[in-house]
Order: sequence, then C-alpha cells, then structure tokens
Amino acid sequence: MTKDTNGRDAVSVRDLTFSYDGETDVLKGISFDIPQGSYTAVIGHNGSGKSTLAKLLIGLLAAKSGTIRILGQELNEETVYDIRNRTGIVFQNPDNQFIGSTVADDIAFGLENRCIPQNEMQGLIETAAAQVGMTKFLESEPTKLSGGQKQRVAIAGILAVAPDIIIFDESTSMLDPRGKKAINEEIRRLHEERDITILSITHDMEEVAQSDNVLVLRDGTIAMTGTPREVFSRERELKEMDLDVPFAWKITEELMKLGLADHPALNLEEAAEELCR
Ligand SMILES: Nc1ncnc2c1ncn2[C@@H]1O[C@H](COP(=O)(O)OP(=O)(O)OP(=O)(O)O)[C@@H](O)[C@H]1O
Repeated sequence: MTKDTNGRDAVSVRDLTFSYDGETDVLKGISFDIPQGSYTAVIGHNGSGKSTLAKLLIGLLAAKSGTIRILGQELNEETVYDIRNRTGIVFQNPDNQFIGSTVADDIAFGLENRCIPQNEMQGLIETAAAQVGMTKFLESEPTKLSGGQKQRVAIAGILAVAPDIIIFDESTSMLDPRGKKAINEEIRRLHEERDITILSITHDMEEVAQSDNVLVLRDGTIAMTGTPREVFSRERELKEMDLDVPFAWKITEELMKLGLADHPALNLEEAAEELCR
C-alpha cells in the first residue's frame, strides 16, 4: 500500500482466518496493513468476505486464528471497547443502527457515549446533519425515513464523533447518484482535513478511483493490493472476479484505441484532460 502519512499503521492484520460454521473458512489467513490517515477501498465479488472482515476489525466477530492490531493495540476482549471508541462503522442496512427517537437524538447517541459536553453537542449534531443534507429532518423519526435518508443519518452519526478510523460497509448503496457523489465528497474532505483513516467496502468503482489504496478480496483471500491505477490496470483479472473499472477508464481505453488518448483516466476530469492534450 502506498500512502503513509506518519509511518504508522491504523490497521495491521496477520494470518487472519475466520469461519462461521467451524468448517469452511470464509477468510483464509489474510495479512495486510492500512497506513494511518489513508483512504482504502475494499472490493471483491459477492461473498468474498468483505463484511465479515469489517465485523472482525471492530470485534463483532472473533477470529479463528491470526491477529488484528488497531492503532497499535491488539484486538482482544480487554481492548475491544477502547478500540470501538476509536473506530466507527456504518453498515449497509441502517435499520439495525437506529437508537434515537428523532434524527437529532440518534446523531447525539454516539456523542453521549463519548462524553461530549452538552454545550458542544448541538453544534456537532447540526454540522453533521448539514454534511449529509439532513438538516430539515432533525426532528423526524428515523424509522419513517427512506432507505437513502436512513443511510445519511447513520453516516451523520459517525461524522459527528469523527473517530480515528471509519469503516463504511456499502454505506451509500441506497443513495441516489447525486447524493452518493455529495456524501463521498464530504467523506473525502473530512478524511483530508482531520486525517481520519477510511476503510470503505464498496462496489462503486467511481468511489474506488478516489481512494489511496485498494484491497481486492477473492474467496476469502487477498487477490490484489495497490493504488486504484495499479488495480484497474489489471482489468482482465478484475473481470474474472466479476469486478469492473470506472466509466472514465473504459471511455479513455476506447479513445486510446483510436489514438485520441495516451493513458486511461480514473475520473471524468482526467478523461477531459486526456482529450484536450
Ligand atoms: N451470518 C452468517 N452465517 C453463515 N455464513 C455467513 C454469514 N454471513 C456471511 N456468511 C458467508 O460468508 C461468506 C462471506 O460473506 P460476506 O458477507 O463477508 O461477503 P461480502 O464480500 O461482504 O459479500 P457482498 O458483496 O455480497 O456484501 C459468504 O459465503 C456468506 O454466505
């Protein structure tokens, strides 16, 4: 993995194996490091083990063998609560995450758990709601929101507490394209400004293109790691795993065949630059 802001790893996994039934290993002895302050996208075909990995990283599941270190601490029964205080996760299905009776209460929950003083709380709640475009829903009941709105609230809850590491497990999958783009930009901005380590499990290749590092899982093993450009360059192998490349990459590859571009582009801005050369 490439970007390393301070030489320390936020996540360090060694020989991690996990099985739900004690027989079939869903993760098969994987090892990897995620540098502190980096943005890592985790991709892989359905059932490759991405969500299982996320649950192991916050101690919701216990490894069969191997070790997980988060921010230098080995994850075990003694450290799990401390690690959860420093690590936030947003799941794909927000219904399982609501605690408060209003959106504002729900966002407040994580802040209360972290003993944030009452006089600071209101401002943090309002900022987080604005970041995900949910200001006018602060007094609404979370259960009455749409799937995408619920995902926004779940993300706001994590943004408000701004933990050292945030894991997104397909957390924007229900958002419309504009909402997805806006929230991805907000997450990217927060990551850059506050140096938060982001681990994002996603099927959205446009989001993968904006990450620093990519981890590709295949049948419980690590098939590839590298920058988005390195990973997308192995398009044939990605296709064998039912994975795709970004739209801009495909377009510029076609333009290259016509002699109209020199390099495949990660996003539309890069594609336009290729065309204007
Ligand atoms: N609670 C469970 N009990 C038993 N097996 C499970 C459970 N959850 C997941 N599995 C199995 O573990 C494997 C990995 O599942 P996981 O949800 O981690 O995959 P994923 O990569 O996140 O998939 P997707 O892209 O579809 O979300 C799959 O074979 C799945 O059937």
